[in-house]
Amino acid sequence: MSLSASPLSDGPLLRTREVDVVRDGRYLLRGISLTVEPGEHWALLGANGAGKSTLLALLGAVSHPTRGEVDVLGRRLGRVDIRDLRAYLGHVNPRHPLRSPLTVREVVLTGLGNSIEPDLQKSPTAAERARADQVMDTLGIAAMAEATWPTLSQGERGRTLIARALMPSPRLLLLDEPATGLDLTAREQLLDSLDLLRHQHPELASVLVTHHLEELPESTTHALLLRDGECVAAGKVDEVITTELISDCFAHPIRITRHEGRWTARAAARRAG
Ligand SMILES: Nc1ncnc2c1ncn2[C@@H]1O[C@H](COP(=O)(O)OP(=O)(O)OP(=O)(O)O)[C@@H](O)[C@H]1O
Repeated sequence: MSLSASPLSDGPLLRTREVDVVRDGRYLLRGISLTVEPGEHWALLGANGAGKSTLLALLGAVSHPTRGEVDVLGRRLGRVDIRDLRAYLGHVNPRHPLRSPLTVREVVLTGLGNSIEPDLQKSPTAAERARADQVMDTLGIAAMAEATWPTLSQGERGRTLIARALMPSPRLLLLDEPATGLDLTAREQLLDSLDLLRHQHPELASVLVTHHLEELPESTTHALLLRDGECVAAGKVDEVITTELISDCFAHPIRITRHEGRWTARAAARRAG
């Protein structure tokens, strides 16, 4: 299943207009408008509880807004069967509920049917196996294709899940804190893999949620900053990831630097001199 063969539109991959999410009388998101075009790689940044996962759930057609419009791959949420839509999205859930000891290759192949366990009625075709080899290679996990899930490190699991999400050739990849809990090497391998993936697939778009600027791949093109469910700023990455706007977003004085494409954030000195 490839989106290029699907009837879905050629317009923006994601568009939200004035979206509110209200739960128990409380605004989790308020007035969020966002458009994601092919080839754009968005970072969704904000402090704990800012609403990042709530927004990602809308973008991944997992939940509906209370007010406003959400178009995913050109289809309006509320007017389509969201299960159909989800089949075309690569949504990487770090809490993947796998219980059986599948190999990396088997986990990657479950991405074809977007299932957790393999479809025992149907063995993968040679083309599907070749596709699995290709995505494992991109994610740098080809050498561990026969390793079983319980033996994998958190970083290896993360890259396996991204490879799995890529099996149906999605046009949009949604990543919820993919570098959380990774050691330095594993994080750098993951970010390298994402940069390579974006380079190999220039039409792919992605939205990556994080609290940490150090976890942003160099290939990030845009950012949206959330604070208490509201958008502080959204747009091109160098206009949005600035000392002023990040300090506003995290409600704390933070100094941002960008070196060789990557970002670092430090609390700004409170004392002068
Ligand atoms: N179903 C719900 N009902 C009520 N409140 C909710 C619900 N889901 C999330 N919240 C609240 O909404 C706020 C935003 O949550 P969300 O998980 O989107 O934040 P986040 O930016 O992803 O946070 P974190 O960085 O801690 O993961 C939080 O205060 C959370 O407790």
